Amino acid sequence: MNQPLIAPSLLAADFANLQRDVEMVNESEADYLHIDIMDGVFVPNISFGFPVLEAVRRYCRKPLDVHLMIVQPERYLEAFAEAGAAVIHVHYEACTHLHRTLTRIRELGCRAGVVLNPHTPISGLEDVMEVIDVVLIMSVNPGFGGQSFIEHTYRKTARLKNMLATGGSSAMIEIDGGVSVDNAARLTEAGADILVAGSSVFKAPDPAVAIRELKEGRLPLVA
Ligand SMILES: O=C(CO)[C@H](O)[C@H](O)COP(=O)(O)O
Ligand SMILES: [Fe+2]
Repeated sequence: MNQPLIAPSLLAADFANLQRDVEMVNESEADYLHIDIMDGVFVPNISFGFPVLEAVRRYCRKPLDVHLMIVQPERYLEAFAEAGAAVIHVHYEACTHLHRTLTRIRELGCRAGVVLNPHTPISGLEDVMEVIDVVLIMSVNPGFGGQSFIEHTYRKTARLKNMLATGGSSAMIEIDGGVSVDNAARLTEAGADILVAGSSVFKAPDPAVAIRELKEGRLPLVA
């Protein structure tokens, strides 16, 4: 089994110590820094916007994996590319012209990610596969960190892996929400390539160790 790439989610960082937490990510075995942008319309929460993203970018040496939980994300693609996003994820549910939006993300020099809410079937991606670099499966309902992992994600991941292989797509599979050492190994086994982890990293006694354990798929100790 390949080791997954790990994307700690800034949403769970200490916002009064952002530079310290970004430095921790720099020094760790993390592969990306995941950035959650919430607009209070697409999701019932507001996170942060460009000033914070630009400040983080100044210190962060990992590629930025930007998750847009906003309506009409096509209006802001240039701005997020300019702000340093390596990957831009747009929600399937927020895009009227998904093919056009994903194509535009690639034209801007970023990797194109599409996000599926827990209720959204994978079948809607069949006709846009050729313009997708990453499919991000939400394993919680988007809008908040620290929620419980939804169990159907294992089956959904395995089905998506199969659909991508059948369609000849090399898109990666990313999982976001409630990821911890309790489910990391099983998600990787099901076909996940990238794991986003907020609370299980930043609330851990040693976040860098938590990142390593997610990567290694260490099974939780049974009490
Ligand atoms: O997109 C998100 C929420 O909408 C976050 O990336 C996700 O919730 C990560 O936080 P945690 O690991 O604490 O669940
Ligand atoms: Fe996210």
